[in-house]
Amino acid sequence: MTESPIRVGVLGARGRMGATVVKAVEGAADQELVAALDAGDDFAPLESAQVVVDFTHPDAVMDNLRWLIAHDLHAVVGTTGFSEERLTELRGLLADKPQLGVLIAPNFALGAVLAMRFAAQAAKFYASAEIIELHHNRKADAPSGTAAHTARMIAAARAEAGVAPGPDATTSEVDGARGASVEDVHVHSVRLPGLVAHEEILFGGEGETLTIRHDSLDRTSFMPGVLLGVRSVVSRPGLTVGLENVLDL
Ligand SMILES: NC(=O)C1=CN([C@@H]2O[C@H](COP(=O)(O)OP(=O)(O)OC[C@H]3O[C@@H](n4cnc5c(N)ncnc54)[C@H](OP(=O)(O)O)[C@@H]3O)[C@@H](O)[C@H]2O)C=CC1
Ligand SMILES: O=C(O)C1=N[C@H](C(=O)O)C[C@H](O)C1
Repeated sequence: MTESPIRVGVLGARGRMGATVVKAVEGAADQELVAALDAGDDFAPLESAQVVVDFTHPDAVMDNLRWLIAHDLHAVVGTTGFSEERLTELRGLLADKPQLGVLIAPNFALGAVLAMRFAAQAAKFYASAEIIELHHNRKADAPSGTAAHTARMIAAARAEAGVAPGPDATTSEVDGARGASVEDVHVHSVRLPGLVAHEEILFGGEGETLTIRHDSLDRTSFMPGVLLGVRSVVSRPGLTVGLENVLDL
């Protein structure tokens, strides 16, 4: 017996990512696009969906998720801006809806997920690590969600291995010259037209460096991960953060 396609709604459908997701869902045999909405639209058409994909704005995503959870809709979220406080609120909302799943992925590109995993593996061998993330100049947030997530993974790996951040002799600096500090990992953000989404994770040790680099050259790079997220979230109750959990890395 053939299964019915998963009914999908898209929020942020007129944006760079949302428009690409609309095309990807339309091209997926196991999914059916039932709503493609953007800022200012009435959310009522989303009620016929099973899963809603959100690529909107860090300032909008929490209100969207509150609405989706209240209406018993699974969510796949690419929008950035998730603090620990936001995640705690979502866990609380989901506790009352034990059948519902929310998947938040700072990056849906396979190579970016692998790069983060490789960085976490390397972290215990190199006390010194810095991240450079490079994006198009229409991006609202800095540092990128991916860079923040990578920094947190490095910090967690360091803590687990009992490795302290490496020495840094900087005592005098122009504001921002050493980047932002995310859990003791320096993160440098570059914004230029022409770029899409790129990340370098640099490690330094005695007489050597290790650089892990990922480049998204086109937004189609995120689509296999988004479609996989839609397929998996319906049978993954609770909050999942990071596509690595779905890929079972
Ligand atoms: N996880 C991942 O793999 C990826 C994540 N991202 C993230 O996705 C987000 C969107 O990126 P991008 O597509 O480039 O941004 P865009 O600005 O191109 O698109 C966002 C769209 O969402 C709309 N929007 C804003 N608020 C709402 C709302 N409340 N409800 C519905 N739609 C709304 C915007 O409308 P308007 O312009 O009128 O405000 C806009 O059309 C960012 O946080 C980005 O970092 C991006 C790429 C990959
Ligand atoms: O805004 C973007 O473009 C991207 N945002 C995400 C992030 O902040 O990490 C994912 C990817 O880097 C593209």
